[in-house]
Amino acid sequence: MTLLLSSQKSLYAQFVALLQDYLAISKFKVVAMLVLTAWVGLALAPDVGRGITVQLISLLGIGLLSASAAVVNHVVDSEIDSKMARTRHRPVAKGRLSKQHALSFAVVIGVSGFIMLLLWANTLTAILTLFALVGYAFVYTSFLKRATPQNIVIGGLAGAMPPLLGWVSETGQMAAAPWLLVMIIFTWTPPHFWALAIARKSDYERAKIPMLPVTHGIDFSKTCVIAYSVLLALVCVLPYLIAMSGAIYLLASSVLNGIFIYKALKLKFAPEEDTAMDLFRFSIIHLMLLFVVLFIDKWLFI
Ligand code: HEM
Ligand SMILES: CC(C)=CCC/C(C)=C/CC/C(C)=C/COP(=O)(O)OP(=O)(O)O
Repeated sequence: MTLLLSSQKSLYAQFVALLQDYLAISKFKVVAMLVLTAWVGLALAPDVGRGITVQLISLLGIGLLSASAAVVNHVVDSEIDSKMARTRHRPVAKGRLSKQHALSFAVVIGVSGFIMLLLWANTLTAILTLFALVGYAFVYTSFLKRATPQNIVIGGLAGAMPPLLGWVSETGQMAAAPWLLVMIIFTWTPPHFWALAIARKSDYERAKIPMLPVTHGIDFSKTCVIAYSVLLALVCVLPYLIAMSGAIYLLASSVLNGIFIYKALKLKFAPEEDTAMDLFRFSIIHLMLLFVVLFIDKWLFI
């Protein structure tokens, strides 16, 4: 009896460990944030009377294609990942999951997501989301990441697409307004990533990846972080200027961007041991709150 219970327990533990590995290769937390930004894009689009179920399936489709791209990233980057302290315990890099298993998983969730978008959103959303997948999984991961320190500036467009994808899933058409939300994430990505790359420079050096702090030094990278933080603050005013968002959004985004710029300045002029990682962590809270406020401003205060 004890033997049966303990073997059931170990089976359960194995199942949980496997689930954790599949969630890890899907970059679950990043995908959750991407889906949040897609949801806000969807919520800010003109109301065309689609039901909540169809909207949720559209978001699920975007999430599944994003996760599929993340899995391909884990497969393509497994050799690089195994050289970096931050990533060497990842399931594919460590060999706990084979590349074949991971790729089959990517194909299953990718095809499912694409079909969901075709059937419950529209062809334009399905195609644009596929472009974003190719942009991240192949253009950024297989090529740009190893080729140029501007890798994440150009590659960042793929991760910035979800608000547009959410909007188009509602309307079936492109519009100028969601591009402003894309621009916000596009401008946010470099300081988000370079803060981490500054803290993890030796990792990227060891893996021979030409991230900005490796090729141009930490001091220049910190200047770029400040420049993009200021640009981000300016871009964040645009939704207010075109009356897409109101005063609540303007106030909250100004506070968030003020803190962002303060932390970027601190990183350059008065750094402490944890300042770069502190900015990286804050960038995630910043983007999450910014998009939550975009939603609140639209639905509670207009
Ligand atoms: C090319 C663009 C981007 C690059 C290079 C990048 C890079 C990174 C890296 C290296 C990490 C650390 C992952 C780890 O701890 O193992 C990270 C974490 C994170 N990123 Fe980004 N990122 C990008 C775009 C985005 C976008 C567009 C979003 C969401 C809209 C996002 C949201 C997050 C979140 C939520 C985390 C924390 C994940 C966790 O705690 O597990 N990132 N990013
Ligand atoms: C369909 C769609 C919207 C696709 C976008 C998918 C996606 C997961 C974008 C996030 C970008 C990201 C986490 C980049 C880090 O990659 P990295 O290889 O530089 O970081 P790592 O070293 O942590 O793997």
